[in-house]
Amino acid sequence: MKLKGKKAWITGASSGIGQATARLLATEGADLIISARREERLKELADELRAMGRDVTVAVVDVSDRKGMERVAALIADQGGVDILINNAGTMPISPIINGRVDEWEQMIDTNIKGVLYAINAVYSGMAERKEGYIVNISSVAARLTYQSAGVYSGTKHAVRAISDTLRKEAIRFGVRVTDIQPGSVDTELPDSIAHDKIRAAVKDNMYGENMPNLQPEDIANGILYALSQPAYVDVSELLIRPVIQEN
Ligand SMILES: NC(=O)C1=CN([C@@H]2O[C@H](COP(=O)(O)OP(=O)(O)OC[C@H]3O[C@@H](n4cnc5c(N)ncnc54)[C@H](OP(=O)(O)O)[C@@H]3O)[C@@H](O)[C@H]2O)C=CC1
Ligand SMILES: O=CCS(=O)(=O)O
Repeated sequence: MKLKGKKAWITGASSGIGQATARLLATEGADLIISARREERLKELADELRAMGRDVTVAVVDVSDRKGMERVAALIADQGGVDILINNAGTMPISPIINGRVDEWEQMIDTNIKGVLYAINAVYSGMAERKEGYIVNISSVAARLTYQSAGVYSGTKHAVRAISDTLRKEAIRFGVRVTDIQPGSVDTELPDSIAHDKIRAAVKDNMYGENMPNLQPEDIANGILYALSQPAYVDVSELLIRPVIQEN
C-alpha cells in the first residue's frame, strides 16, 4: 500500500473524480477527510471506506463559504493536519458571455478559484511547519485552452493552473510539493451543473462514443496516485490527461 499512514483531504468527494480518488487512496491505505455539500452521498462513501478499515471524517461544507472552510481548517488542525490535499471541488455552469449570466460567473469564480485558495490556506501552513505535504489541484485542459461558451470556466481553470505553479515554486523551501492535474473530458456529473439548457444538451450530445469513450473518473484518480507515489526528489508539476479522441 503506497499511502499507508497518510491522511488526505479530498474536496468534492461526493461524486465523479473526487469520489473515485477517495476510493483509490483508501485502497492504498490512506485515512481520509471527505468534503462536499451533499451529506448523504458523503456518509455512504464514508461507510464504504470505513468498511475497508480506514479512518474517515465527513466535513459538509461549501468551498466558497470562507467561514465554513475556516471551520474545516480548525477541524484539520485538531486532527494534527493532513499530509495530502486533493483540491478537486468545481463547477461548470457555462454559457456565452453575451448572455450575461452573472450569478453563474460568480458561482464559478467563488467555487473554482476562491474555494481552491481557501482549501490551500486550510492546510499549507501546517504542512510547511511539518516540512512535508502534498497539494494536488484539479484544473482542466481548459487551463491551457479556451472554448466558446466556456470563457469564465476556462478563466477559472487558467487561474488554478497559475496559482498551482506559483505555489509549487514558493512551497519547495517548505518541503511541500504541488501538482496541477488537467483532465480532458471525463464521464461525471459535471455537465449537470450547466444551467443553460441548450449548452447543457450540446455538451452532453458531444460526449464521445463507445468505441472511443470519455475518460472515467478512475483514470484521473490513477494520475493523482502516480503523482503522489513518486519519491521525494521527483516533482510532477503538471499532468494533462485526455481521452484519445479529444483533439483540443
Ligand atoms: N468531468 C470533466 O470532464 C472534467 C472535470 N474537471 C474538474 O474536475 C473536478 C471534479 O469534477 P467532476 O468529478 O468532473 O464533476 P462532479 O460534478 O461529478 O463533481 C464535482 C464535485 O465538486 C463538488 N462541489 C461542487 N461545487 C461545490 C461547492 N460549492 N462546495 C463544495 N463542493 C462542491 C460536488 O459536490 P456537492 O455538489 O455535493 O457539493 C462534487 O463532489 C472539477 O474541478 C472539474 O472542474 C476538469 C476537467 C474535466
Ligand atoms: O473541464 C472540462 C474539460 S472538457 O470536458 O471541456 O474537455
